Amino acid sequence: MKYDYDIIVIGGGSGGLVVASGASSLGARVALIEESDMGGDCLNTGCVPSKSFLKVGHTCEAIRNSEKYGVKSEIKEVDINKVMERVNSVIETIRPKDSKERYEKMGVDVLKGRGIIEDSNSVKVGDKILKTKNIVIATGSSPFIPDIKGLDSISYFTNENIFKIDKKPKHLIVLGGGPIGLELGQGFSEIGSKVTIIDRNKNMFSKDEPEVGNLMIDVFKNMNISVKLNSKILEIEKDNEDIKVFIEIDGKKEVVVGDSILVSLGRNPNTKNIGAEKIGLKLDKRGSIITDLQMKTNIKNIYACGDVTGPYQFTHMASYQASIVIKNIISPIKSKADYSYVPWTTYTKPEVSHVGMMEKAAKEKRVFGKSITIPLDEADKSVAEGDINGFLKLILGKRGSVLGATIVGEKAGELITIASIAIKNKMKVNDFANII
Ligand SMILES: Cc1cc2nc3c(=O)[nH]c(=O)nc-3n(C[C@H](O)[C@H](O)[C@H](O)COP(=O)(O)OP(=O)(O)OC[C@H]3O[C@@H](n4cnc5c(N)ncnc54)[C@H](O)[C@@H]3O)c2cc1C
Ligand SMILES: NC(=O)c1ccc[n+]([C@@H]2O[C@H](COP(=O)([O-])OP(=O)(O)OC[C@H]3O[C@@H](n4cnc5c(N)ncnc54)[C@H](O)[C@@H]3O)[C@@H](O)[C@H]2O)c1
Repeated sequence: MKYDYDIIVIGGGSGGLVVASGASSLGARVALIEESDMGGDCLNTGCVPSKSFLKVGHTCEAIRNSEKYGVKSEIKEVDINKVMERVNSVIETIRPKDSKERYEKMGVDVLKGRGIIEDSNSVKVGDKILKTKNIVIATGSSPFIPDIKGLDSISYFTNENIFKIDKKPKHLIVLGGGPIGLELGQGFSEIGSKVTIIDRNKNMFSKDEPEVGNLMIDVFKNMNISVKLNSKILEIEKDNEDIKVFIEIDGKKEVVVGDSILVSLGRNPNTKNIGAEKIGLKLDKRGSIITDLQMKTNIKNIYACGDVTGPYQFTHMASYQASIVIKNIISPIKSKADYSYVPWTTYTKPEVSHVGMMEKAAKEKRVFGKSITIPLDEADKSVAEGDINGFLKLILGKRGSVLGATIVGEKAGELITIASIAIKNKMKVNDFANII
């Protein structure tokens, strides 16, 4: 068969862009199909706007706390329009890096439209059908909107429209205390909104070590953020300007009244209307594409990477998986993804970062030696800077090798890299003692 392309990539977000640029630089003929803005969630509605927004919130908090350093200061006003203007100007500053023009200069054919797989060697875009040796699905994920009574009759925010907000919420009710809800909930509180976060889990930061949630409950409480854990969301009702969220905690009913709602209850993989059923693509029960460690689907020349594949929905994971896809399509030597040291950071203040095994998992796998916890108030530099809310927890194997690490504190997201390197290289904790 004569093919138009070696690879057609569907989706121009963090995963798809890496596949397209990497494969094209290695000489493959690549087409990239994107139906919306190039850059996907990370650039347009995810990491970039959320981190730009958090910078504002954390700055406000620093000003509010400045008196403890002997500096009297006052926030006169937070102009939400100016805040979002800056957030959006950051997106525009970065946009050229992910642009159609840049990718075309790299030799990638960038096609605007929805990519629909017709069969394992054909993708339809608009009225064209393109023939290809390989297909890479990198269609990402979208906010999961559950069937909560009354939710569909109110207007609410998700990550897709919150960065266009033109009025500071008086009381923002955040449904879901995962990374999106916690980061944005704290950010809005820092800029002066009252915030209530509602989650069904018993602890905050449920994917991290339990000590993290215990500490962060106090951090959020001290910021006057109301966190309602163990909560079942029953119903939502609009009453003039008020939005009422009826919840149940430990069998008791409560109502939270606010003026705005942010829905951050998880993500749906974008696998609807891409031709998955037609070609018999295997999906799990949440609709994520099932791949093996080579990022291959059940159809031998169709690969997938990024949020659409499920559990680790991070930009760095999308690009890591994309690099595995490129190697497996282009090189005769096959490469497998290794999920034993996936780092993640939630950019609250303090930041919460983790890599590798948790204590519970290490014990279950019978590889646990011991754990070491160092509170930040024992670190002189943290004391000097007044950032003592946090700790370092290391999980060590029976012979002292580093299996996992959790850091809560300033720049935890940067510091965790050291632990990632230690785990990847099977370093022992004593190896650190020998480094100047
Ligand atoms: C608010 C928020 C904050 C976040 N913060 C962080 C963070 O700090 N750090 C971090 O690592 N991760 C963060 N993430 C997660 C990160 O954004 C995602 O993991 C990452 O964007 C996934 O990349 P992807 O390529 O899989 O999907 P996406 O970036 O979603 O890209 C998929 C692309 O495919 C396109 N598409 C879908 N279907 C089709 C089709 N049929 N045809 C053509 N195009 C199609 C979409 O339009 C989209 O552009 C955040 C996410 C959110 C929502
Ligand atoms: N800093 C980062 O790296 C970062 C930041 C934001 C988002 N992300 C990525 O985006 C993904 C999605 O984030 P998210 O926060 O929307 O999803 P999530 O799945 O991580 O968290 C959703 C939260 O909502 C709660 N929940 C779900 N249904 C509920 C219900 N019916 N009632 C009460 N609570 C309910 C869950 O218990 C959970 O705590 C994250 O998992 C992460 O991979 C990463």
